[in-house]
Amino acid sequence: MEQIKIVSKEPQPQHIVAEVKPPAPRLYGRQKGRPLRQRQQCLIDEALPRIRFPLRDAGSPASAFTVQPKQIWLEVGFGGGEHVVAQVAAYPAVGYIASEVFENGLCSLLSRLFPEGQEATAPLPPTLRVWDDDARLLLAQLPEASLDRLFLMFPDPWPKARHAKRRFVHPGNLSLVARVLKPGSEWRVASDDPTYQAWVEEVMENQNLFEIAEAVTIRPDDWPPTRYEAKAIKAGRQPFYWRFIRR
Ligand SMILES: C[S@@+](CC[C@H](N)C(=O)[O-])C[C@H]1O[C@@H](n2cnc3c(N)ncnc32)[C@H](O)[C@@H]1O
Repeated sequence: MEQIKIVSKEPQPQHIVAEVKPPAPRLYGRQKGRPLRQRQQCLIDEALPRIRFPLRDAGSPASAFTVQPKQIWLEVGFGGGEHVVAQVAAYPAVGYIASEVFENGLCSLLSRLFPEGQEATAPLPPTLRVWDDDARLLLAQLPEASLDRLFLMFPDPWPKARHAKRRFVHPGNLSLVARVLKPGSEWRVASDDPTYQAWVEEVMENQNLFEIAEAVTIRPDDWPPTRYEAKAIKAGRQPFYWRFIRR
């Protein structure tokens, strides 16, 4: 198996081990938005460290959960967290790793998990852990064939051609994703951006790690809605939904 080497000069978040370096280029935009309110800051300071997926468990991801999961799923860029919360509620036997780099997105998910009036020290959901960093750093650390499903819901489209290398669905990222997915497992991708849609089609038609199992314009019933999807539909854009199966 080819070794994945990710190197950049960016400073290291403290919970990343020294030999894991953030990849270049960055796939994401801003990490911080409007200043946090007191409650949000409390969630970041007190709840996030408790629910954070510990990098020490990357080699054996099932150990990160308080119950032994039957499967492990990972979501890249959960935004407001509505898809995470719906999936975790619907599939209690699945260990779910939810990743997001944007602080306001993290706060949004944490606020759903620890609503106002509930202490940030309240018991954790046993099957949910949060990776608050670039999902690719974790993907590079997980064992081969350790995930049963991956979600990429409405990724940042980076529509300008000169930014194409920042798109998550990219020939350069496919082996990173394929390595951690079990044969026969599913990678779900949704996008409302016409440039990204055409790009996904092109990238996925020109690879042999995944089979294109489904490409539809009506969201399948077991795909919970997301905030970006709602915005896209309201703005008159037509989302596409793909299921790719790891060969
Ligand atoms: C357009 S938003 C979509 C959010 C959500 N999935 C939805 O459908 O509402 C894309 C999100 O992906 C996050 N993101 C982008 N690259 C990422 C990465 N490499 N690792 C983790 N999160 C990432 C961004 O911060 C952003 O919140």
